[in-house]
Amino acid sequence: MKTVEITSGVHWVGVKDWDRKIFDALIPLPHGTSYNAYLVMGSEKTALIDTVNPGFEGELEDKINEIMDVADIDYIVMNHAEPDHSGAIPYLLERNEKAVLVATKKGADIARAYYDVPEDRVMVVKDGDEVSLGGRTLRFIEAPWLHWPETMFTYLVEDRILFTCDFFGTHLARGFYDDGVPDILTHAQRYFGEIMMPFSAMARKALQKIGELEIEMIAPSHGPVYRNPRRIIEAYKGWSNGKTREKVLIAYVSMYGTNEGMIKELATRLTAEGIEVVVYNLVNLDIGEIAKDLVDSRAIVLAAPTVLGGAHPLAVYAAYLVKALRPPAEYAVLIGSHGWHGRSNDALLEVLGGVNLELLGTLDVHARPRRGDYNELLRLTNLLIKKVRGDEND
Ligand SMILES: Cc1cc2nc3c(=O)[nH]c(=O)nc-3n(C[C@H](O)[C@H](O)[C@H](O)COP(=O)(O)O)c2cc1C
Repeated sequence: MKTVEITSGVHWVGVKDWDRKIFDALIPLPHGTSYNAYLVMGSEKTALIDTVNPGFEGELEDKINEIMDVADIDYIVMNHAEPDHSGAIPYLLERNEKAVLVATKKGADIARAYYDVPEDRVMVVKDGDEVSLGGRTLRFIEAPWLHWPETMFTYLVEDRILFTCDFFGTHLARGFYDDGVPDILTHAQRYFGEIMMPFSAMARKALQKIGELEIEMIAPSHGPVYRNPRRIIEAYKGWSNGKTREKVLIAYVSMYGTNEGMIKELATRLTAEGIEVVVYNLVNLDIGEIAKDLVDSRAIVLAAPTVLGGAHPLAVYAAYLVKALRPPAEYAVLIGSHGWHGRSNDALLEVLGGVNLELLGTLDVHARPRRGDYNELLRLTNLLIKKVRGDEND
């Protein structure tokens, strides 16, 4: 893909990484991703906003050189220091002897630590600082902890374009503008769950800050550019406020079908009652999908057998994810099983210690479910339905 001029004098010079399968050695990328970098041309100066993942430096350079000599860039703005956006900085600073790196104070510290950027090539900016490019102004907006401590946004004042790096991002190689990707909000929700959900309070602060701006376009550094910024801003407001739905996320693992039988029963009953249910077998785990559904689920059910005196390791992992991602769910149910000594629920509760979830109950099946287990499951299911619907007084 060549460069794209998103508005006169503002060029996308990023990279589409169609082939990438995994992010942060953790999150599957079923649709690849992109590393968006933008060249902003003023009448006197030029700025590059964000760069690309290591390994794509040459492609970035070629794209910049289609428009101008890379050696003539004046500012390299680093909205975020994570290597997928800043990995090309050392390469660019070698190719260009005059450009300075623009970053927050924390960003500058991180750039020095990761990339040995010399002191005299860093320009530290703080909230509200502006840099004139000639007829165009870059304004820097500190937006820390989205999702590292140093993050900021850059606002192109005259064109009303907000460059937000990871915030509002999607892991999509396909599509260039949001209006060309009908299911963009699903991908954005997945990305929010994976990356931003643990920092929802900081996301709310950032949204409040940018609420004062006129925004015509949002240009994140992963995925499509938003020409309709309202829709994604409203979606982010809901997600970061922890707005949940009448929805239950069920994650289970089952070696010989005991837990599977229980959660099938549970899921069928919930569905028949009109409650939205998503069921994940942890054996085929795509944690991005779970993260997406954790964003708006009101309750979580984990089901797992006892293995080697604890819970099945995949369920331990799922419980750890719930703890780490800090979803807004209010209720939990744990289902377990054992052959001779039940331990799985206790082991999961240990992992979930400190998580703000009301435990509606646990069920522990010995070997295979019997009438008493099904009765208890029904009782728990009915309680879950009431809680998820908010029928507290029934
Ligand atoms: C590899 C393996 C390890 C197990 N370890 C334990 C254990 O430590 N304690 C126990 O009570 N049962 C243990 N079990 C028995 C299972 O917990 C029991 O069969 C359970 O009902 C399986 O539920 P599932 O079919 O949903 O996986 C083990 C089973 C297997 C296959």
